[in-house]
Order: sequence, then structure tokens, then C-alpha cells
Amino acid sequence: MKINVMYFSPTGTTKKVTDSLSKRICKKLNEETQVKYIDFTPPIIREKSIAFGKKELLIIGVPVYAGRVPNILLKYLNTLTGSDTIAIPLVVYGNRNYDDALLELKNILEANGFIPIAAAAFIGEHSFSDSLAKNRPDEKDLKIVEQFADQILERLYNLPNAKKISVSGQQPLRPYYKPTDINGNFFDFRKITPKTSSNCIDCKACVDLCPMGSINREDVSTLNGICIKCCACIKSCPTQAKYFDDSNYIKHKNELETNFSKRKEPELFF
Ligand SMILES: Cc1cc2nc3c(=O)[nH]c(=O)nc-3n(C[C@H](O)[C@H](O)[C@H](O)COP(=O)(O)O)c2cc1C
Repeated sequence: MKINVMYFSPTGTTKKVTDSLSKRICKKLNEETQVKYIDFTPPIIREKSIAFGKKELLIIGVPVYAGRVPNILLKYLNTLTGSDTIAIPLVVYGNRNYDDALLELKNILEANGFIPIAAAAFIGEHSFSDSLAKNRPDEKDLKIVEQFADQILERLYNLPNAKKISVSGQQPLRPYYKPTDINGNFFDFRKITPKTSSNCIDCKACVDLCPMGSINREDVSTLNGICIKCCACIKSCPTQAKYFDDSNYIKHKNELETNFSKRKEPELFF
């Protein structure tokens, strides 16, 4: 069996989960197992569709944005096609909720020729915060990732008996989760963009990491495309020069940190 491990991971937590899951699965399978890693965070990777065969396994992880699969990925995810290919959908969320994201990812895979035999929601440090779900996935989470890998292997050995899985979420899928502004009205923070302080040393790390390719190389304080608020530029900046100062964004971040501080645990579905 060939194993394909795919992830979109602007701040690295989804990658941590998919990496550790695939490492454990490969360790337990024989050495001839082929593994292919496809990091579809860079925009150029999302320009090419991929067709997977029957004897392949697809492990695919995305972060949860607004309770759903990040909408900028929908077009690309629908270009991935399976041929009754076994799949493991994973979502990683920042300790608020994953709402309908896992169900949405599972639906997309099923509609495109994949057979999900297991699925999971893990927790990762929140993109907006350095205190909410801080340093997760942590050791305890990664132990659960290993148990999940072992349970997947059991199912792989028992494939003829594999049954359709169901995951948490509502059908029809609920609308994207919307935060409220300082007056309590729903607000749309698509227009908010990061600022750049005088700490910037022009190292271009943000340019190379932006999953939308939206930061100008010539002037890294300006954008040439949309900002999805993934915070890759903020969390990867070696001099902490990137930040958001929008008052509604800061209110939302503070609310998340206050209201969702209670530790959530991973959920596995078979
Ligand atoms: C635009 C945006 C929306 C988010 N929405 C949610 C959400 O609805 N629920 C939640 O718990 N976390 C949410 N998060 C947090 C991420 O799901 C979480 O931090 C994840 O671990 C980030 O994955 P990454 O490190 O692979 O980028 C959101 C993050 C971003 C950037």
C-alpha cells in the first residue's frame, strides 16, 4: 500500500498531527511501504489536481476555520479524486469547536471517490493566540494520535469488514461561525489585514510562508492578494513584527481566550 499524507498547515499544528500519525503507521507497517508527503499550504501546490488509486491510503488534515473547512481550500480539495481510495480525514481546531468541519471534509472525500474508514478532530494552539491551547498538540495529544494510528492499522487489516463511519456535525452544514463586534453585531473580518512594525528586518520569511502568496516581496508591509488571517506571518516572524491591531479582532481573540480556556480532548471516529 502506498500512503499519501496531505496537510494544509499555516502555523504547523495540523502538520504535527499528520506527521505523527503517519510516522506511527509507517513504523508498524513493513519497510517497503511508500510514503508521499504533500504539503498543500503553499499556493503553487494547490494548482495541480491529484488522482489516487485503489491501493493507496490518503491521510489528510486541515485546520478548522470558522467551524468549517477553510473555504479557500474547497476548490482544491474537490480536485482530489479517489478510486475507492481509503482515506483518513483529520481536522485540527483551536479549542473553541470544530462544529461541522470534520463532517464537511468527510463529505468532500466521499463525493470524490474516497472511503473514509476513520476520522478525528485534534486540538492545536489557536492561530490567533499564544495562550489558547498553548503548545498543543502536546505529549498527551500525540499519545492519542499513536493510539489512533494503531486503531487505523487494525481496520486496514480488516478492510472487507470496514463499515461507513459517521462523525460529529450537522447536516445540512451550519453557516460559518461569525464573531461579534464591540457592539455585539456579527462582523465579517475578511477585510482585516496584518500590520508590520519597525522591528521588521525584511527577512522575507512571511513572504515565503503566506499560504495565499499575498505578501509583496519588494515591500513586505503591503499585500497583493487576500489575507485569510491564518497568522502564519505573525507566528513565524523572527522579530514579532507582524500583528493585527483591529479592535474587533482583538475583542474576538480576548473572548476566545476567556471563554474557551477549558481543555478539550481529541475525538476519534470509526
Ligand atoms: C481564520 C481562522 C478561523 C478559525 N476558526 C476556528 C474555529 O472555528 N474553531 C476553533 O476551535 N479554532 C479555530 N481556529 C484555530 C485553528 O483551527 C487552530 O489554531 C489550528 O490548530 C491551526 O492549524 P495550523 O497550525 O495547521 O495552521 C481558526 C483559525 C483561523 C486562522
